[in-house]
Amino acid sequence: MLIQAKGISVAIGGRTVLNDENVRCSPGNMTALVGPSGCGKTTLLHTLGLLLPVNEGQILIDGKDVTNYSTKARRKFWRDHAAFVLQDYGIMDEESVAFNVTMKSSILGRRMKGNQERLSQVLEQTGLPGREDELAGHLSGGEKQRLALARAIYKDASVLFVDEPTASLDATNRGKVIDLFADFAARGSTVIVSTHDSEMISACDAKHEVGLKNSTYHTGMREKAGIGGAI
Ligand SMILES: Nc1ncnc2c1ncn2[C@@H]1O[C@H](COP(=O)(O)OP(=O)(O)OP(=O)(O)O)[C@@H](O)[C@H]1O
Repeated sequence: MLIQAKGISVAIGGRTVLNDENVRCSPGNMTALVGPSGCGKTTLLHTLGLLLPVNEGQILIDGKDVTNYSTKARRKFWRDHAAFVLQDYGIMDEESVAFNVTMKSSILGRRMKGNQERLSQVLEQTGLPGREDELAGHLSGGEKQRLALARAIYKDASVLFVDEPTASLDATNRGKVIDLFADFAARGSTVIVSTHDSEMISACDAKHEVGLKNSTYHTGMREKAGIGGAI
């Protein structure tokens, strides 16, 4: 899905956080939202994910203006097309790792209704192999972050909204997570990442400097032949 912001302004608590922001996040690409602390990366990510309203401008999905989508329509977008890995991770501490990934319960030891094979695969990919039955509340901060990534990957959504995905990870897991997102984009999803991590940024196809005009560039290790400069 193509996700675009056109001339959006967002004010929070009476203060303008985003002003006339323009960005285009294409399917099959991983787009980094970058800039100094407080420039509005998280705010832009939330706005593109229809979690926050805009004061001016438009949000478009595949060219359709969704700026004034009803709550019901936004919920449908989140349920059917989007996955989020946000800063609070959204982990349910009282539930198992398996439930947090698949959102399907196991009843008194019966087999899970979710896809077991896929569950094992994503836990392996996110460095949590064999941890299905553990209580999520017992995981460390970095493990919870990887659990949130596992959930997003399990869902196989068309659009992935990710806030600082490598913040609590060690070098090995960081490399793994970056590769996972790159694979996700390579399979055709739209991946939008707010990040300060230079390794993550250089793995992205496009980089958007939040708060600066005309500042989306194709970039990085995955740069495709023939694409370069501002878009
Ligand atoms: N709920 C809120 N209430 C008040 N101000 C807010 C709120 N959310 C964000 N802001 C303000 O909006 C500005 C941008 O915040 P945002 O979190 O989008 O920045 P960021 O670029 O993601 O920062 P960082 O890199 O530090 O995570 C900040 O000055 C912040 O204080």
